[in-house]
Order: sequence, then structure tokens, then C-alpha cells
Amino acid sequence: MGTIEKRSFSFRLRRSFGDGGSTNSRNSNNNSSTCTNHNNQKRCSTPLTPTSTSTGRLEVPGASVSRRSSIYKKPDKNDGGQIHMIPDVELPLMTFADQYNIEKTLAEGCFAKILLCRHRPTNTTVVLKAVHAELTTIKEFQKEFHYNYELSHHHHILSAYAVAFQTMDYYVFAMEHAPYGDLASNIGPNGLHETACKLIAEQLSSALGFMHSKNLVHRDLKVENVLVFTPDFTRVKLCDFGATTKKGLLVHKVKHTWTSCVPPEQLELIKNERFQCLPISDSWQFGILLYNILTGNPPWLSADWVKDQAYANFMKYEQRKTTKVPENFRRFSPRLMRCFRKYLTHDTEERCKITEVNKYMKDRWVECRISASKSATLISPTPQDQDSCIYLNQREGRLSGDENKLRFRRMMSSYGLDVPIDQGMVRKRVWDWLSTCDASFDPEVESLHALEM
Ligand SMILES: Nc1ncnc2c1ncn2[C@@H]1O[C@H](COP(=O)(O)OP(=O)(O)OP(=O)(O)O)[C@@H](O)[C@H]1O
Repeated sequence: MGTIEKRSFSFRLRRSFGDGGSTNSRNSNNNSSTCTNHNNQKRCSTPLTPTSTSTGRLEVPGASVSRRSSIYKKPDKNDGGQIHMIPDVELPLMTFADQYNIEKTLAEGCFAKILLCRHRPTNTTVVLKAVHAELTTIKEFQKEFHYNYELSHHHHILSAYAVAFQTMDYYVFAMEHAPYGDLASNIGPNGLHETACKLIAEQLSSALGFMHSKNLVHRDLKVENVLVFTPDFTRVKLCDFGATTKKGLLVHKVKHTWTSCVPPEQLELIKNERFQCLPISDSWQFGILLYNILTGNPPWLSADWVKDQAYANFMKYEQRKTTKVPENFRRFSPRLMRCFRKYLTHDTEERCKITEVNKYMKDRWVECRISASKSATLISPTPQDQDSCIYLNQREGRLSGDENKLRFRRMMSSYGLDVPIDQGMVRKRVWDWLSTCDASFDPEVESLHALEM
């Protein structure tokens, strides 16, 4: 296994935003890495040897069904087939420079680096996830890589290449590049409009439903772990399988994740208490994510009805102790509220499956938009339009000209206007439209000048 010392720390990738500045985490303590596999050597060792790269070939996930046929086996009631067998594989020792040109660090923390690279032998752009070897165990690394690789052929799960190796300092695996980054960097302070949220919800529920069908629980669903491949959100993918665990195993809490993402039944646990890992924790996190993308923020800081008034209000409503819709949910339609109740119920027995949201796709989700200013008029031709209006108004000022153009194109393409068009006319229409949406609209607002195409 090389000369790298195994240590049992979990690794963190620090993020600079979120609720309370917490960091989020790789799970250091679930038990799935106990599933070592000796019968599976052929399937598992092949992709990890240097030959796949030294021959100048980067295997694209899903290209070889036969080698990865385990995933197609129907899981029995308590298992997901061989997917839970984490192979023990030697990782070839090499340096990044042997085969890669590092072009950019996409994200960096104390414990891992996400590097945008060019794989020289194939002239392919890849992202390398480099985990500090001192801060994780090789088993944890292999588990993450294995699950990511085995799940890769789902359309809405990030594809991992059949390439993993170690350097003197890191355990590394290769994956495809998401050109638009993660969802966290794509949602404005007022969230995305309903159409985009529905698209995202549909794709993520499909990815998570697929994982659940394999008896796997993601356990770390949040906006940072959803990657964006098209500017109109028609293609997003789930990533980061560091906390992924087989359903039913006894686990500890995922450490250092945003507290807003932690389900109430886990918040209530005492320190170091273990609990059974179940898909309903993904359902909870899905409900939080849905709210987050619709509004730009999580609904509360923590699902603690004693300490967090916003959660206490929702819990009373959800348990039908009051008919008063909590203020921060008032913009949503009764149908979406019904959906939220099912995902965000305190009662774990009542909580819905991850795919429940699909029943609500034809419904209206947002009834009216709360403006930044309470006194502002809330009426617009369609609430969707107004979402975009606020989004442009408040977010774009922080962005560069290129980013502004990109956002603008995304907005237009979500309205089917991504064909070549008269940009002058478009701009005039957007300005007219903005001024009818919002009485306080200032045509001189600096950010809008950046929309000049
Ligand atoms: N393939 C990719 N393409 C583009 N950006 C990526 C890719 N993979 C990861 N990132 C960026 O790096 C960030 C961290 O990635 P990832 O979640 O895999 O790392 P991590 O160390 O497990 O993070 P954490 O445990 O903090 O969630 C993502 O939120 C995303 O912004």
C-alpha cells in the first residue's frame, strides 16, 4: 500500500459561507469500509492500475458495462448487491507532474484539494480530488472513490474516471469537470426561479432515488455537493460520496456539516451516540435543499425547536398545532407546503421517500415573491419573472462582466431565448420589464450596465 502512513482523522474541506461558518465533512466513522472484497479483485483492481493512464487512456465511466455489472444486479431486500464490497486496491505511487498539468485549484481546504487539470496523455480536462493522505485512511478514500465510480453511470451523478493513485502527500482520484461549479455559487441571495428549482429537484431526486435503490444513503446533501453542467440547470449532478453509507449500518453524525442540514433526530443525539443510517436523512436534507434553492437561504439554522424559533414555528405548523403558515414559508403554494411537510416532518416514520417531489412537478410552487423591501409591490406579470428580476438586481453587482453575461444568458435560456437574438432589443425589453416589476427599480443600477452584450 505504499509508504504512506494511515491515520484515522476525517478530512474537511473548508467553505467560507453557510450557517454559522461550520465546515462540512467526510464521514470518518461509518462502517461500510469493513466490506473488503477478495472475490472482486478483477473488477476492482483493473481501473486503478497505472496502465489505464500510462497507455494514454482515460476510461469514461459507464463505457464498460461488463466490468461494472455488479451495479446492475437487483439488490435483495437488505443489500445493494456487490456495490457494498469496497475493494482493497493498491494505489500506484506517482507525482501529479507525471501525467497532469495542474491548471487551477477549484477548491481547497486543510484536508483536500480539488484541482482542475489536463491529463497530458489523452489531452483531457479532468478534476482531481486530492485528499491529504495524513488526514484520511486509505479505506475511507477507497470507499468514496468506489461509490462514486460505481454510481457514475447515473445521468445525474458525477462521473469518476477509472483513475486513482497516490502521491507522497495525497490520495487522488479523477472525475469529470463541472464547468459551472456547484449550486452554492449559482444561487443568488433570493434563490432561483421555480422552473430551475423544479429541474434541479427532479434530477437530484432521481440520483438519490437511484442510490437508495442500491441501499446507499448519501448523508451529505447540500448545495455545495450539487454540480452544475449547464447554465439553465437542465443538467446538474450529485457529488461527494465521502459520507455515503450502506443503509442500516450504525453510524455517528456526519461531523462539521451545516447544522441546518442535520435532521432533528440526529441533532437530538448525545455526543458519540450511534444511530442507524437511513434514507430518510437524505429526504430531510432534500427538503432543506429545496427551500434553499427557492429562497437562497436555509429555512432555519438548526432543527432544534427549543433554540430555533423558525424551526419551532414550522414544527407547530407541520404538526397541525396551528394553521398559521410560518412567515418564511408564506411565498409558497399550499401544494408545495404539503410537499415540504412530508420532507421536513419531525416524525421519522412519517417522512416521505426522496422521490415524493415528483408528484408536485405540475403544481405551482411559488405564489408570490417577498420583495427585499417589505413595502415594495409584490405583483408582477408572473412570479417567475419577478424572481429573476430580483436575482438580477441584487446579485449581479458582485459579478464580473463575463459572469453577468453568463447569468443573463442562463436566465434568457430558461425562457427559451437562447437562440441568436437582437441583444439591443432584449436589453430594452428587460429594462422595461424590470421597471414594471419593481417600483423601486433604478435604471442606473450599475450591475445592469454589465448586461450590455
Ligand atoms: N468535478 C468538479 N468540477 C467542478 N467543481 C468541483 C468538482 N468537484 C468538486 N468541486 C468543487 O469542490 C467543492 C468540494 O468538493 P467535494 O465536496 O467533493 O469535496 P469535499 O472535500 O468532500 O468537501 P466537503 O466534505 O466539504 O463537502 C465542491 O463544492 C465544488 O465547488
